[in-house]
Amino acid sequence: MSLYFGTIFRRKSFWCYRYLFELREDNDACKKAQQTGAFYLFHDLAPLLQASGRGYLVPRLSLSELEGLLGKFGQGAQRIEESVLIGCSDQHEAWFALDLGLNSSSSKHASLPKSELEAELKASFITMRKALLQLNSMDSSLLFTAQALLRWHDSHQFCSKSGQPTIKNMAGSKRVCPSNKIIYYPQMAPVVITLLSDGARCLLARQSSFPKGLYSALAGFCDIGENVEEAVRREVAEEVGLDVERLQYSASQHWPFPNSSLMIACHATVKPGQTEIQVNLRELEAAAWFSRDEVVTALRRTGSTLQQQNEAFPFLLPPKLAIAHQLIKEWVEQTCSSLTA
Ligand SMILES: NC(=O)C1=CN([C@@H]2O[C@H](COP(=O)(O)OP(=O)(O)OC[C@H]3O[C@@H](n4cnc5c(N)ncnc54)[C@H](OP(=O)(O)O)[C@@H]3O)[C@@H](O)[C@H]2O)C=CC1
Ligand SMILES: [Mg+2]
Repeated sequence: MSLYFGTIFRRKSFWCYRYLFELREDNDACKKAQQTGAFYLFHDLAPLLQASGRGYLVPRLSLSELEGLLGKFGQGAQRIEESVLIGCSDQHEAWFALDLGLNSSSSKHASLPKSELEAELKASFITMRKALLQLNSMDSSLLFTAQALLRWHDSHQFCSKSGQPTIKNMAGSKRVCPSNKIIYYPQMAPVVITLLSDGARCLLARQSSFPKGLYSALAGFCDIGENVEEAVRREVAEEVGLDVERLQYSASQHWPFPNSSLMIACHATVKPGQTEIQVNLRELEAAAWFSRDEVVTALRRTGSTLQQQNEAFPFLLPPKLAIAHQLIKEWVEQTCSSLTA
């Protein structure tokens, strides 16, 4: 078993994209790639991680190590066919993810005992929410992708038209209904996330489900038929009763919670003189304008490890891996440069 120190995910090269395309299209090539590939393990959608100092390392198994592990638990190599392709290195080492703990009604394979697996692998299956505060951005991108794909396969085992079991291709990039040939592809829900500013302050909000004291940018699922601009205007109006004036796209992020979302992050401004917030209490617990100084203080306290809220620091910001954090940081930098310009 080998461990990676945060270098597994970076911008892919042209060759890497082409190689992944081939593996998705060609079941035989994908099966062959497993022989020299690396496998990331999950148990009921929780990734296998190994504690190291204050963080985590991500263990990977070779095909022979995985076969040996499955053998110890009385399972054959057939189980490996449930794995999904999640990426590759520039040297064409293909990376796969396999969940040994899912217990689907249609699965041919039983869930393996978590604690016994952990003892055998000398590592732990940690929930993604917990791991989020510890992982670096490279590892988290790969594990987010893996978890999203594994979850999608687990919940799309049957054709919604014929009711028949669907069949996964080797890479796991689609499932097909054998009776009517309908092809199902993994899906993401588009979500807009907006940092609203009145020039001097930014608007942050919290839901009752957030950790105590945590405030974030306004977010919401796009309605069917909407474009990004319409979704931003609607969400801002629905949640805080304000009109968006200017809108600027910033960046995007794949986010695994609650299922699989494509977060589309924007900066927006309100119309001058129209800053009175009307919180929609069916959606939010609270929303308020925060000054640059308040945000800068809160940003300084946002580490990659768990934050503690206390009286001196009345509010907390999302962790560094969340795109909300990047939006807030960008706003601070922009207001700083406009102050010094
Ligand atoms: N990465 C980041 O930085 C951040 C990510 N987020 C993510 O953004 C997502 C959206 O934010 P949120 O404010 O909750 O969204 P919304 O404001 O859209 O409110 C959520 C509600 O929308 C309804 N809804 C509509 N479409 C969907 C769908 N496709 N999936 C689930 N619910 C849907 C549900 O209502 P009902 O149950 O009544 O049907 C749900 O409770 C969250 O899941 C959160 O994880 C949020 C902030 C920061
Ligand atoms: Mg919302």
